[in-house]
Amino acid sequence: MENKIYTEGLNLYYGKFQALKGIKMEVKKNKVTALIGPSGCGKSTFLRTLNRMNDLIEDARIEGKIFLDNKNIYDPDVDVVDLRKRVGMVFQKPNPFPMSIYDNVAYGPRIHGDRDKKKLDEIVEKSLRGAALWDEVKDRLRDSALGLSGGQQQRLCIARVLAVEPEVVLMDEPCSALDPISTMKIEELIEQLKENYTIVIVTHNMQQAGRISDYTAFFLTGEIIEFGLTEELFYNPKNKKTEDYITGRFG
Ligand SMILES: Nc1ncnc2c1ncn2[C@@H]1O[C@H](COP(=O)(O)OP(=O)(O)OP(=O)(O)O)[C@@H](O)[C@H]1O
Repeated sequence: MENKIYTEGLNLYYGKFQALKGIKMEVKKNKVTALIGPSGCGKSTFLRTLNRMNDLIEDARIEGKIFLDNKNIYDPDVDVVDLRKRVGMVFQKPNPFPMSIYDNVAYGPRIHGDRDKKKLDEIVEKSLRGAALWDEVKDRLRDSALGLSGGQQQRLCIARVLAVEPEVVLMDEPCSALDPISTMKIEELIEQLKENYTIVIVTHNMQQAGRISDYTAFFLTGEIIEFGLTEELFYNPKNKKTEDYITGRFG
């Protein structure tokens, strides 16, 4: 199985505080990898290193390497805008722009230079279909995105990411603000998306990790305690701390 991403000796500091310690991790192509662990263990921090979102945090400093298709994304010659196009991100709370549904999806392609109306129409439809939202919004593309339900807004945010044709989609607790039905729709969508994309998802919900992921990494105080096939990690954990966490003894 091909590695899409792997990391070597990754450390991250916020000022003097070390939030990630020697992370060694593989992300397999066209699979879903879940990051689990108690609050504050570094899941989101690690996720953000994968498209250099931590660059935006003033006192964050990183050591080590992250390879995307065998190229270190922290090399000085890497174009961060291009990297974030290849590695898209969906956040915890749906954050559509205060503009129409259509313009939300067309936003990324327009920024990257697509101006042709017909081409944009095609991208918008394809992305909304890809995010399983097209049928619900096709008759109101010009309406404000803010009028959609929370679950629809989150699928719109996924469509917005898909519109720039990423290779990897990072998701930081994408269902935590959603009701169970909207959550189920996003989970089904993730299942479909992995045919074309590599997905890394932070989740607080271990049942969710069990349902949707192929691989799981268990984080504790900035370190990866265990990484492996989700089934093995859940049913046959090798580390006592993993077992304690998944059986609910702490966290
Ligand atoms: N910008 C920052 N400056 C300083 N410390 C930070 C910053 N962001 C996160 N931290 C700290 O780094 C540690 C890891 O945080 P992170 O958000 O990655 O954890 P997490 O596992 O995603 O937690 P949660 O599930 O609660 O979101 C925490 O102790 C957090 O307080």
